[in-house]
Amino acid sequence: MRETSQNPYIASAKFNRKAIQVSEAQKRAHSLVGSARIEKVPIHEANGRFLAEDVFAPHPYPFFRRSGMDGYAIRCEDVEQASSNQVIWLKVIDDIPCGYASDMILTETTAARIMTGAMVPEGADAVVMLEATESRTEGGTSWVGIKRPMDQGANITPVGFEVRPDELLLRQGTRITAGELSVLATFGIHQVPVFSKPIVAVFATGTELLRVDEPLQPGKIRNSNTIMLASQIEQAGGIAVVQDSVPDDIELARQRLDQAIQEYDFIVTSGGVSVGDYDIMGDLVRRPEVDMLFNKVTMRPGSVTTAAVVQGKLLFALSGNPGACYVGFELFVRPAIRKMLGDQQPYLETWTATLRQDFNKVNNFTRFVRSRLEIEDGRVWVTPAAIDESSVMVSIKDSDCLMIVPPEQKGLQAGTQVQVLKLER
Ligand SMILES: Nc1nc2c(c(=O)[nH]1)N[C@H]1C(S)=C(S)[C@@H](COP(=O)(O)OP(=O)(O)OC[C@H]3O[C@@H](n4cnc5c(N)ncnc54)[C@H](O)[C@@H]3O)O[C@H]1N2
Ligand code: MOO
Ligand SMILES: [Mg+2]
Repeated sequence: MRETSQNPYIASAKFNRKAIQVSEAQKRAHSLVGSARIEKVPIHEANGRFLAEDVFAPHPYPFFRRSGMDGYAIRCEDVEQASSNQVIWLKVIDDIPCGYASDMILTETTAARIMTGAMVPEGADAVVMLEATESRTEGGTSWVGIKRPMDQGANITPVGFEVRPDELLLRQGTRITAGELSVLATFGIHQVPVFSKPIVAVFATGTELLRVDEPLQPGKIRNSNTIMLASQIEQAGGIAVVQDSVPDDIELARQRLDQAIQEYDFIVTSGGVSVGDYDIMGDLVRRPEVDMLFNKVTMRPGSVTTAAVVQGKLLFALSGNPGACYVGFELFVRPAIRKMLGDQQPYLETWTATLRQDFNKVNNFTRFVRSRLEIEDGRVWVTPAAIDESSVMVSIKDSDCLMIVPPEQKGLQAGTQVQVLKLER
C-alpha cells in the first residue's frame, strides 16, 4: 500500500456535485476571460496571430491606374473608326515598364507602349493588347497600328478598384493568414498589432505516469495527455508551458498549482478530478480560497471536467481519461484562449451532417462523439469512431469532428441529421 493523500480539505463535498449544462459551464468560465495584452510584431512573424486593432486603408488600391495587359495605352476617340480594313496608326511617344511613372501626356493620335502592372499615362483611356496591334518604325519613330475601336477604360484597373481610402480592411480579432498578410503588406503595415499569445501552463497529475522516454513498468502508463494538450494549446493560439507531471500528492499539486498561477495566464491540468481516493484536483478546488465554477457537466466524455478561479486566474482541471481530456479542452479551454485572443467566434463551428450508420449509445448526458466527416455529392456525412469511450486514446487521431448526441431515450438511426462540432486541426 502506498500512502494515500489524506484530504486536508473537505471530504463530504466530494460526492455532492451539481451537474450543469455545457452552455452554462462555458458561460461561467468564459465570461471571466478578457482580451490579452497587445504587442506589435514584425509582419513576417504575424502569421496565425490575431489582429488587435481594426485596420483601415491608408490609401486607395490600386494607387494608380494600372495596365492589365502588355500592349499600348491609347485614347479611344482616336480609334473610333478603326477596323481590319482601316488600320489607324498612332505615334508611340513613350515606353512604360512596371515601376515607372511616365511624364508624357497622350494627346491626339499618340500612344505609349506599356507593360502589365505599369502606370497608365495621363490622357490615355484604354490599353490595347500587344497581339491586337501592328507596329512599324520609320526614321527612329515607332508607330502602332490599331485595327478595332476600344471601349473606355478597357484593360485599365481604376484607382481604388479593390480598396477605397479609409475602407475597413481587417477587423480586430481576425486571424492573420495568407490573405490578411497580403493586405497588410500591400498597405505597408510592417509592424502588426496583435494580441499576445496567452501563456498556458500544463501539467498532468497521476502517480502512474511515466515520462515518454521511460520504459514501461507494471501498472504504469506513459503520460500522453500533456503533449496532447500542449498541441491543442498551440493550435488554439496559445503558448504551452509544459511542466513535469505531479504524483497524486495534494500538497505537491497545491504547490505546483499556486506557483503556476503566479506566472501564467491559465492553468490546465489532467487527471484526478473524479471521486477516487487519489483524485487530488477535485479536492484542491474545494479549498475555501478557490472559487470553484463547476465540477460536473452534463456531458460525456468529460462529465467531471472542473473549472475554478485561483488567485484571479482560471484553472481548467480536465479529466485524466484521454478522450475526456481532449474533449474538455476543445469545449472549455480552447474558447478561453480564443476569447483572450479577441476571436469573435471562439467556439468550434457547428455543422449539420447526415449520420452514416446507426448510433445506439445514448444516455441522459449530451455526448460528444469523436467522429469523422466526409463530403459526398455535396452532402456532409458523419461516421462515429468505432470506440469512443472516455478512457480511449487511440480514436482521437482519427476524428475531425465531435458529433453531438443530445440526451435521448433511444438510439439514432442512419440517415438522421445531426449537429457536429468541426475540429480545427
Ligand atoms: N466511482 C466513480 N468513478 C469514476 C467516476 C465516477 O463518477 N464515479 N467518473 C469516471 C469518469 S466519467 C471519468 S472521466 C474518470 C475521471 O478520472 P480522473 O479525472 O479522476 O482521472 P484519473 O483518475 O487521474 O485517471 C483516469 C484515467 O486516465 C489515465 N490518465 C491519467 N492521466 C493521464 C495522462 N496524463 N496520460 C494518459 N492517461 C492518463 C489514468 O491512468 C486512468 O486510467 O473517472 C471515472 N471514475
Ligand atoms: O468524465 Mo467521464 O469522461 O464522463 O467518462
Ligand atoms: Mg480518478
